[in-house]
Amino acid sequence: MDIRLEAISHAYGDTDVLEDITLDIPAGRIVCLVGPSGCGKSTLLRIIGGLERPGAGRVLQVGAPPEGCLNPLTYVFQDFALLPWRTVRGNVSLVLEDHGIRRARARDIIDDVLARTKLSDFAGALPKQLSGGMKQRVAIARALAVNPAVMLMDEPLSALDSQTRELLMDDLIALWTRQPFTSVYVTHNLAEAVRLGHRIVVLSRRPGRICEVVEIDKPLAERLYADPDLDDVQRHLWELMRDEARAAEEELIDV
Ligand SMILES: Nc1ncnc2c1ncn2[C@@H]1O[C@H](COP(=O)(O)OP(=O)(O)OP(=O)(O)O)[C@@H](O)[C@H]1O
Repeated sequence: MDIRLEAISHAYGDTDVLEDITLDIPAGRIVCLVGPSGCGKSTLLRIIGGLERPGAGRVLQVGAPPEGCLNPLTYVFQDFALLPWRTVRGNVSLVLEDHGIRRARARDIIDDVLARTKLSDFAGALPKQLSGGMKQRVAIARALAVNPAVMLMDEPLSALDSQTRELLMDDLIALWTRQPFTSVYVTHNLAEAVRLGHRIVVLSRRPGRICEVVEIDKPLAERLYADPDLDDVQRHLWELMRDEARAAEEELIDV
């Protein structure tokens, strides 16, 4: 299933937040949204996920969701959002229980997503026993358990230290390479965008408009740490964003 955004605009009261966003999110691709603070990235993600109705324009779901899909759109948040009293298995199981899936069928799905996120040995652990990176892997496993058409990821690595972020990027690349998933991935971090994004959408400062859509053809599995090709793309992205980011920052200081 692809997602198509057609001329999305949105305002909160008198504040215009998004302006005329038209964008395709093709199945099996990771589309990163980058842009200065407050430019409307999370708002756009909420609009795609149906948590907010856009003031203008529409979000189209094109084609059928994948077989066995329980939720076409599912979120992965920065703060993991795990239930502390449930084990790793219990946290993943929750989303299946919501759909009445129990016993053997649930066990098969949970075993599969824990294996894919390299958590099989930690199925019985509680969140408080896990590092930040592992907690986020649980959140990703939980998202994968509903076999979503699109994972909406809102700065999923930004609560983690830089080494853990690198490790988790490697994990996401391995996960996607084994079985491609579709994601809209919001990040502030341009290094993350060039490692993970097939398509990087650069938004202007508020109201967020599309400045440029940058495609990166290099396969994810070949994108290595400190890759000079990626550095060039990252530099280009920063050149696009620098003035907007400075203006946005000065605007925030004025508030
Ligand atoms: N529910 C709301 N009501 C009113 N204003 C809101 C609401 N949600 C967001 N905003 C405002 O809309 C603008 C865009 O917010 P949003 O969180 O989408 O931006 P962002 O690009 O994700 O920001 P950041 O990069 O800082 O996380 C901001 O000025 C924010 O204060």
